[in-house]
Amino acid sequence: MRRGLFSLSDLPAWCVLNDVSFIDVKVANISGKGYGLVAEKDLVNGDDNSESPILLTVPKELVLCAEAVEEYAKESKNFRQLLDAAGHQSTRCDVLLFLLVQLVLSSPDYEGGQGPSTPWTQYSCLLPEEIPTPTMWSDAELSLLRGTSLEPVVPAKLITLTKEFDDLRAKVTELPFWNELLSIDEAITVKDWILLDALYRSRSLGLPKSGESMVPCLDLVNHSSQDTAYWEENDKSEVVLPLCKGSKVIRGDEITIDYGHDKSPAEMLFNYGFIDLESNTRSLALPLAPLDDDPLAAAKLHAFGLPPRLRLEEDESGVPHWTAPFMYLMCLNEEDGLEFRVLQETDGSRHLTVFWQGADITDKTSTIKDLIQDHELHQIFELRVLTILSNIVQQKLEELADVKEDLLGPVRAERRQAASYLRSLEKGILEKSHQVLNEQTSQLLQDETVIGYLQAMAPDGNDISAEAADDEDDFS
Ligand SMILES: C[S@@+](CC[C@H](N)C(=O)[O-])C[C@H]1O[C@@H](n2cnc3c(N)ncnc32)[C@H](O)[C@@H]1O
Repeated sequence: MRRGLFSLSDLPAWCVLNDVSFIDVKVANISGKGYGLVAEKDLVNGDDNSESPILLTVPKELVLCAEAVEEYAKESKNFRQLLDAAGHQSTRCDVLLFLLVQLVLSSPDYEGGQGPSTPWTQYSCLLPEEIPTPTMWSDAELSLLRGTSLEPVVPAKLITLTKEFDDLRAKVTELPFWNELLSIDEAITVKDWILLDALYRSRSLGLPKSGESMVPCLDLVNHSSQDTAYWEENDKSEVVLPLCKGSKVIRGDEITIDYGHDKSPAEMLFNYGFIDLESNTRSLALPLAPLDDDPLAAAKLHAFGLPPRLRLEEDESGVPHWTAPFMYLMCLNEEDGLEFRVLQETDGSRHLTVFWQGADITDKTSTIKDLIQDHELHQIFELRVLTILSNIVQQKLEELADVKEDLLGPVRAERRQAASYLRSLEKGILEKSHQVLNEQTSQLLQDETVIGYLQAMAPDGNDISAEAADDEDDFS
């Protein structure tokens, strides 16, 4: 379906009609970033926040959040039917359905009769058609991510998006207008759904009062870790953009906000389609899976509840630290004192419960590291964790080293640059982490409790500490 037209020159009139105020700033094209906000005069805020000029005000009625979607469903029968058939799963999904309707209502191919338009009908046409998030990369561009932490993430996301779109098509077969668009004419395809998802991911934010939301015009502000402005909801629930404390902006300079200083480079690339080269955040996350031969694998995953991950992060001095709460669950077994029991309630429902040394820790599985600290063998548990972690990191480094550049087609220069930056940054973090993990393992192997335990476990007469240092896998 063709997109409607709404250009930057139409924005001032739209703002007047919808009570949006840009104050001493304007929207302009910013090289390499799409649209952005630029100061129309020199702007200053003191270190004591004395001036605190507001650069943008967006009324509450324009904020696209769960409540706004519900309000629109009251006004539009067509949208109500779509929402009831395919929505009510998450705010994200409902907002995507709302945006889908706006794309239809604003299209020159739309013949009318499907409910009222909204300020978002026009505004949605200003949003980019091409977003640099990897879910919109070509196959050749995706091959650039081989070996990085995003390699498995992007195909998994694309599978989820395709499934969501197939489900949507299946759920609207009874709604003739939508069935025709999605299944008979195929005027809307999975590509549109992928675009809507990318728009939502790169432009939504969590407002304290309205929750997960998209805010028109605020979503035209680009990111910088040297941000000069920030957003907030004021007491009238308007969304405003004040200048940061102590900020000075010269006329013509871009106004920026911080999209999240603790987001890893991979998260930035995945959510927004670029990596901030000036950011100091050096971290990466890898998925974890239980050990292949673990009979408790399924129970452990169920009890943990979240997708297990290993997070590696360098601190300000460049020293890597790791967090992987699932690793402790992964490395403990029944003989250590870990137990799973199925509890039957009086109403017949059944729950999986987890016990450590006889105590119920069902709600504390993510803090099991702390719970095992007092155990006489906690250094042995720690050694198992370090050994497995070290293997995971080493395997990831080998995968990175094995990557060969056999490009399947043309790639855009900025995407190649972003992927190559991600790869070298993640390689650096993995190498440093591997070294630190090995040092921590060596230290543990010199611990008296560990040596005593290993000797007790060893076949008669073997020098177990030397063997242990040679063959760390034995402890896992
Ligand atoms: C919330 S929108 C900002 C407005 C956007 N530039 C536009 O044209 O509509 C976020 C998107 O802007 C771009 N962007 C924001 N900050 C950027 C930066 N520092 N470098 C490169 N692109 C940036 C990315 O494409 C990102 O997905």
